[in-house]
Amino acid sequence: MSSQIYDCIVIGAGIQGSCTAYYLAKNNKKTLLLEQFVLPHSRGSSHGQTRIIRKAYEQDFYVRMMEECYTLWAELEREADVKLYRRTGLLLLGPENGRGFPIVKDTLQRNKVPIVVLKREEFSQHIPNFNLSSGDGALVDTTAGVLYADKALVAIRRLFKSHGGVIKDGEKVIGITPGPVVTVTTASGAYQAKKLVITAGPWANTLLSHTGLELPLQVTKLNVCYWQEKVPGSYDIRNRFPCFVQVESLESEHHIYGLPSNEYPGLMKVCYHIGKDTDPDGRDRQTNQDDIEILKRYITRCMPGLVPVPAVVESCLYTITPDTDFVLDRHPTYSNIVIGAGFSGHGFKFGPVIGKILYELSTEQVPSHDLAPFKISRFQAHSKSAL
Ligand SMILES: Cc1cc2nc3c(=O)[nH]c(=O)nc-3n(C[C@H](O)[C@H](O)[C@H](O)COP(=O)(O)OP(=O)(O)OC[C@H]3O[C@@H](n4cnc5c(N)ncnc54)[C@H](O)[C@@H]3O)c2cc1C
Ligand SMILES: O=C(O)[C@@H]1CCCC=N1
Repeated sequence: MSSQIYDCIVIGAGIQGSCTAYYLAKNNKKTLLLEQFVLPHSRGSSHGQTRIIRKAYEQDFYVRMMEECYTLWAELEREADVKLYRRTGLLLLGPENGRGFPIVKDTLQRNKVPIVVLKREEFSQHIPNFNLSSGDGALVDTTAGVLYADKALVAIRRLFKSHGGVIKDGEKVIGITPGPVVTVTTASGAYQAKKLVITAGPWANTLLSHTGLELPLQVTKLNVCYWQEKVPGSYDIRNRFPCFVQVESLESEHHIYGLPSNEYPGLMKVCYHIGKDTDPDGRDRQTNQDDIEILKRYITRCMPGLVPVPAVVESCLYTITPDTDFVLDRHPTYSNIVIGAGFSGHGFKFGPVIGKILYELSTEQVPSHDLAPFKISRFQAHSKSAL
């Protein structure tokens, strides 16, 4: 056992753990970040080159968190001297009389987020190569854009180390012994800290089982699909093609979303928000492609400038709560253990604000946002405590 007692150990170096560790170290806390895989890796939820950043949400609390988060991303860009965000706007599409589109529109307007509402007759002039479905409304959240995810992870971990933080990768945590000083065991050793933050993504419940807690989390595998432009440049970021989210469609009641051609030349990323249940360690055995069939039909109908067969298919994991809101809370039994989990396929953009909140929780400060929507107690009927 190492004789050093850290102020805090963070388990999991995805976007949430890396951001939490960064804010701890920046605020002079002796911090150890443990990661089971050798970094960088592509086995969790944070890998890949791009993610959407947007304020377009149904709930005011997410809009308020994003207001601060844009500032935090800009501070990170400055400190790391790396460009992590590119503004593209986000095209939001959905039935005018549906469940999702009017709510997001109202929320954006109520929160005075700058948007442009596109009339049907002017739609194709602004958004070429896209068919607006009959009955659908369209608006652009002009604050939205693309985050360079892999670059962000590298930059944040580098900043963490520059503030004195220690990363040990390739060290899987196999035991947690709670107490006023928590002991965390890996195959290579044991470490102690006054505080522990668990940000283990799809493995959250495996880690929490060492503390007698189980959260209602569902892990799913998503096919990340890239589609070839028929005419090069038609959906290109350099030609100002936006990100998009289709909230309901003829093909599905669930989101279909896309990012302009950028990371792979001539390929636009278009994905379906619903995957199939998986075991995070057995994901390669889960080969369901129902999502790809839905995407093929949508692309044929709405994006005729793309070849409706995916040119590249990668994979990624979601960890979903029953209400798709995050878990940001202290452990119900051990108040020096803080949990960030269940980011439900939309957590990357919030990385810096979540890192700041988990840092605040683990240093007993008043959190800078209302955490009522993220409390473990909301799952009372679901979560199992063996204690
Ligand atoms: C296809 C796809 C598209 C997405 N698109 C968007 C988007 O456009 N915008 C957006 O905001 N969000 C998006 N998301 C969601 C976002 O990427 C996730 O919410 C976010 O990455 C979750 O981060 P995390 O740190 O919680 O999990 P992870 O990145 O999985 O990190 C958890 C880490 O913990 C480590 N770990 C687990 N167990 C142990 C252990 N025992 N010991 C040590 N380490 C351990 C894991 O190896 C992993 O590195 C998308 C997700 C996917 C999959
Ligand atoms: O979080 C995001 O912006 C993306 C797009 C919508 C569905 C989930 N992830």
